[in-house]
Amino acid sequence: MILAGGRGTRMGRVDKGLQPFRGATLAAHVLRRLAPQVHVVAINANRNQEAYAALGAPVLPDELTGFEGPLAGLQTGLRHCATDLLVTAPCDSPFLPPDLVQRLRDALVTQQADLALAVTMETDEAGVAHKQPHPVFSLVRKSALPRLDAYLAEGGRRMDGWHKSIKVAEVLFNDAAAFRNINTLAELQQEEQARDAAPTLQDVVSCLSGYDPHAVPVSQAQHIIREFVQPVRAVEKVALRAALGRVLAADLVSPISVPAHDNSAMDGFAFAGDQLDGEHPTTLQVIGAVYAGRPSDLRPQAGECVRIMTGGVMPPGCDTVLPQELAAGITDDHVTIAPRTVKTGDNRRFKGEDLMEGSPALKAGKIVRPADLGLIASLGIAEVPVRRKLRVAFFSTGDELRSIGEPLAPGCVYDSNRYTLHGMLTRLGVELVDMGIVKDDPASLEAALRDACESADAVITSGGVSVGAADYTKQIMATLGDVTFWTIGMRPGRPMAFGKIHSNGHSAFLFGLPGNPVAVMVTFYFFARHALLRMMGASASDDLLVQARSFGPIRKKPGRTEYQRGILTVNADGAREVRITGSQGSGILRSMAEANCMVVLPDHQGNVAAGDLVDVLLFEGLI
Ligand SMILES: Nc1nc2c(c(=O)[nH]1)N[C@H]1C(S)=C(S)[C@@H](COP(=O)(O)OP(=O)(O)OC[C@H]3O[C@@H](n4cnc5c(N)ncnc54)[C@H](O)[C@@H]3O)O[C@H]1N2
Ligand code: MOO
Ligand SMILES: [Mg+2]
Repeated sequence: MILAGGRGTRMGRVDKGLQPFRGATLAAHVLRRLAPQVHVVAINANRNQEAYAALGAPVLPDELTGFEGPLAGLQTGLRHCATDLLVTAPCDSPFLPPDLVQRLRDALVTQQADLALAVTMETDEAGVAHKQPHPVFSLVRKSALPRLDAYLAEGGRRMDGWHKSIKVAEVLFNDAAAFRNINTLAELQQEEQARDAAPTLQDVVSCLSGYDPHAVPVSQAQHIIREFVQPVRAVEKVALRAALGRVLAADLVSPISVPAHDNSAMDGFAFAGDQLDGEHPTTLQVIGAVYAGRPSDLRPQAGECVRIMTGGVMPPGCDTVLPQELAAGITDDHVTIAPRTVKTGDNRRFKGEDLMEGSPALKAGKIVRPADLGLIASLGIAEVPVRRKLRVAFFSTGDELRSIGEPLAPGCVYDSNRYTLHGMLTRLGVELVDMGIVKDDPASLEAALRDACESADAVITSGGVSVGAADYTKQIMATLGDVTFWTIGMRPGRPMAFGKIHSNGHSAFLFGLPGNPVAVMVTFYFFARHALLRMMGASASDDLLVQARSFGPIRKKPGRTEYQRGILTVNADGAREVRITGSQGSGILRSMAEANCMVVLPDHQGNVAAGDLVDVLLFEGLI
């Protein structure tokens, strides 16, 4: 049941659910997200009931009159509910999770609870994380109705008050943004404008001279994709360790200097360097010892020094450290330094030499790597703002495809593309929506594309983008949005669809990759990967090509980019050498599995002779 019975106080008393949003109303968006998850949807509304009924769902007004709040709506819902379980969602939450009901139900059943509700982790302004319950997103057993009736009869109106009288299971959802509700008209406008600001494909290609979709150079296709896709905006705070692989959503400014004081880089003796003599030994009196992490008030004067440990704070006046093994002589209370053993300033680490207070330690857009975790920890920061995870839906198309476990009928092949895509997407760190195999039939393709579009930020398909008689994918894609079909000047991976599709007020970027298994991987690595990284909010980075000598000759036609699968080794002389892995057919996945790199032969390049230098992109590090 969609809860639309409120007064809409924060929206100026308008009927929230009926506010226009992305080509429909807010309630219509909620309905579209909820309907596939349940048997039947009803709407709880106390005004404008006809307008709600037009959405095609029964409308139930509160039993209690006088806008008594969400519990009154729940009571009505449970009274009319023909199933054992009732789920509720508010009418102003158009982004609710597509697996809301499934996950609530799993928890309700396993914990034998009366009610399961969604919670997310959120961070307050002071940076402290807390659990945020979303009680209006809950799944309740019909059997809890008598207890709700009793609570309301006693005058109770609060969700949390009622929850005390029943068994509640909490379900943690990672995507806090999915529970976002639109409270004010200004927020509503913002959401709409953000969408309107996006360029069309026509906008992007009109800036290019000589653009021809039937002959697109690789660099041009990469450019168009980069200009067209947009990063997700939602941000969430995660605990430091959980930030690994995520994209920083804001610059991290160092709240402290690291190190916080000048300190010693060596175990030895600290003193003022101006006492050193280039000709004669210097003997200093040792007035005490300084240990790392233990403050001292020692202040050596002329002729004095302190024994100091690595990391120990340099006492005032000291700027030089003699490592103890370099001392010319050490007695109980004196150290002698031979001429020219150390210079002034040696072995001193400066305050802030790693990071200075107030300076950005890490930039927004950085993908957090192990060193960054350590760096952030060194600043004492426990939580990190990151972009929300990108959701990517993917499926394979083709009547000839069979899934593992099915018998292989004559003329059929097992679907391998979904597995390579699963691997690449998992390593990229996105949320996956694996939609299986879809037949080459227009109705199934349309349903799958719409479903994918409604549940993800990006959709990746494989197959059906060439010119075959059963390649309906293209026709359907074209009807669902702003999609272009390219013949790219490359091998493998010539045909590819790219654009943005829309369905029921949702939109998603679309990558229609060619069906051949090697072409899928190559187009993913050289087009989809960059685009998805940009959508994740990551700063652009170039592919790091290295040069290697080609072991043998390679045949290559100028005028297109060729990606040959190679094995890069270091030969006996220590030089990098690359060999091509046998047949380079774009259906031969073995050539990818054997390879550890791709030899990238650019457009202008002709045949390669044995011993020529070629560019190589290593798979390791690519994802
Ligand atoms: N007349 C022309 N024919 C073809 C052209 C062309 O320019 N003119 N381009 C060729 C190139 S290059 C490619 S790549 C393919 C692309 O074809 P589609 O994207 O339409 O893909 P399909 O026809 O559906 O499949 C191609 C091939 O790959 C196998 N396949 C597909 N999906 C999977 C999967 N998930 N797992 C394993 N194997 C898969 C499929 O069985 C076909 O053998 O078009 C050329 N033809
Ligand atoms: O994309 Mo195709 O051969 O170039 O596989
Ligand atoms: Mg085809």
